[in-house]
Amino acid sequence: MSLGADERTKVPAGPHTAAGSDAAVSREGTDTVSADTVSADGGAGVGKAARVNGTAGLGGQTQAWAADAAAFEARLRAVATGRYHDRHPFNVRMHEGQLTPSELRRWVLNRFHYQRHIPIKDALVMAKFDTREQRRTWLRRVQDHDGKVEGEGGIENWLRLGTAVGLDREVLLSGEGVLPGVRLAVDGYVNFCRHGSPLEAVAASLTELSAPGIMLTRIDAFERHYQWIDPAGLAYFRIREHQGRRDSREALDLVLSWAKAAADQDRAVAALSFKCDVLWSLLDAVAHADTADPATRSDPATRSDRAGWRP
Ligand SMILES: O=C(O)c1cc(C(=O)O)c2c(n1)C(=O)C(=O)c1cc(C(=O)O)[nH]c1-2
Repeated sequence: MSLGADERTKVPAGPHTAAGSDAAVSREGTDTVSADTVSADGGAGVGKAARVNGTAGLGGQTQAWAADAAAFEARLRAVATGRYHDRHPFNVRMHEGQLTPSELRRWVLNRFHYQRHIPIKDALVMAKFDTREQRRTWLRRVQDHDGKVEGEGGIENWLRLGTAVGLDREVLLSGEGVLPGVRLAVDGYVNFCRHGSPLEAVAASLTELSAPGIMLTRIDAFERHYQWIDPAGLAYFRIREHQGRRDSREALDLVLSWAKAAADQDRAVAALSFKCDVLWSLLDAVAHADTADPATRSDPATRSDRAGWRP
């Protein structure tokens, strides 16, 4: 059973909080933005003085901005923590060692669908940036997943995780057995970044503020409870722990520097909230597959029909 949005949302209400109306706000966010390349302010249309009320002198202004940035960062962190998918019942069961081999295989297969779309998403985000520096950092993300040469990178490591849990590499690459709800969740994230502003696309990646923690929890859980899995298969998580820390720091710096106006801060929080929903929905689909359509019920390791992967 899933927690309702209210139960898993412990977001302190700010003066312009989007908490509690995240779905509506995130829709507003995608509707009002352009997919075009935008200026270095992230398309946020930032009015720097907009949030400074009656503060005399530059020192006072600087202090007010710093306080505002700290409050904004706290809002982002509250969403990234309070609504993160480590609280999802499927992840809780995984971490407690309760998943069957069949359930773990189903998770690995469906999460691979997410993994293979991350560099596609990042290429779309990169195309929105108009400075070399920003594109360079984002290009590194694409390379982290795709590898610079054949046989390297995060997608390759995820395929090795698949092999370690008993999945056929070819089955993973074919996309066979990916659940409809997982396809929708992943499409939702890619399209959000395709059509959103740079600010929204980068803010959505800030779930990664919580990713290093879940990587460590997962490594510990796998080593402790799922010893039938070759520990070499956990390389993806070990590498991602460091990459996620670095990537989320970079993304946070961009979002803090772009979103100075209240409306932009609200959009960033809504984008992050939407991304939490993406991760949550993906796990909902995986968790409930046993009771879903018979076509998706069986263990992907033993399925023989081939649905084919649709990008
Ligand atoms: O296993 C996880 O729990 C998890 C979560 C997230 C996340 O929080 O978005 C990412 C990843 N893994 C991951 O491996 C990854 O490459 C990644 C990229 C992104 C992103 O939004 O750009 N999130 C995540």
